[in-house]
Amino acid sequence: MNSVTSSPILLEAVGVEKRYDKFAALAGVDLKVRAHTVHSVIGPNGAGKTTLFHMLTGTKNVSGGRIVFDGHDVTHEPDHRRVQRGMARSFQVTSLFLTLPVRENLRLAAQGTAPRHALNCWHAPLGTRSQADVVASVLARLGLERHADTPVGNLSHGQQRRLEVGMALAARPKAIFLDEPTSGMGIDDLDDMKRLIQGLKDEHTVVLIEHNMNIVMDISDTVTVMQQGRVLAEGHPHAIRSDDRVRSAYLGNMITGGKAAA
Ligand SMILES: Nc1ncnc2c1ncn2[C@@H]1O[C@H](COP(=O)(O)OP(=O)(O)OP(=O)(O)O)[C@@H](O)[C@H]1O
Repeated sequence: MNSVTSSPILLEAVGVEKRYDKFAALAGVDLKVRAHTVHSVIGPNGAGKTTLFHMLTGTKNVSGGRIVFDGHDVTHEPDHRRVQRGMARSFQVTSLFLTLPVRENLRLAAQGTAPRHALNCWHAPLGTRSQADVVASVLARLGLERHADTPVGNLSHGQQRRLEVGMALAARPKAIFLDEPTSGMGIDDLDDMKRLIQGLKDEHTVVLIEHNMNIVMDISDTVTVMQQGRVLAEGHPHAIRSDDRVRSAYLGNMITGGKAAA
């Protein structure tokens, strides 16, 4: 048994549905996310990936089904309660204070006073010492130590995208949800983001929505493919890459990232 199949399930969705009037954005989704893995959710536009994230993190209510996180049924818990249980979702640049230094942004996130619901306002405040420790370790993870005192507005786009991940990390989550962390990134920044995400597995579990198939295939332990509100296929990247159903869902070679299938 490899480490992926042997690690415990941290997050499970059972028959999750989301209806908007008669339209089923999610038509009964089952998902098992194992601890300390990178689990990617992919699928064509409109497949239901973002809706599934909303259900898992509690930003919208389910119409049916069940969600269990870390042994607790969280289906009807509000998002802030799920944050308290150890879920963190990374939001885009809007959650950063552009005029404040990187360190200060992370300090506010660690303290739970940063803006918007991305951050953990319900955690007991950390002591100053351990807050500084959290900030230091997140800075190191992000590879932004040299920029700790730089105002966030002066960072490159790629550095800002990494910091968004760091803001979620500062809440010390068990699971981190990343929605297209590489969107709009130049090729030079992609490797840094890939390394960052892969490195998170030691302490966290990563649930990832990502359109860049090369990245998905490189860094995922498990890939769930969605289509029209359902799970079309799930498995190891190699198996997904050569799955005929997945290929036809993507109408061509997009799934292989332009490379021949393994
Ligand atoms: N508030 C809403 N009311 C009605 N339909 C909605 C609503 N939100 C999403 N949908 C529909 O649900 C389906 C799934 O949308 P969702 O955003 O989850 O897809 P996605 O896989 O994340 O797509 P993309 O890759 O384009 O972001 C789409 O058909 C979308 O139009």
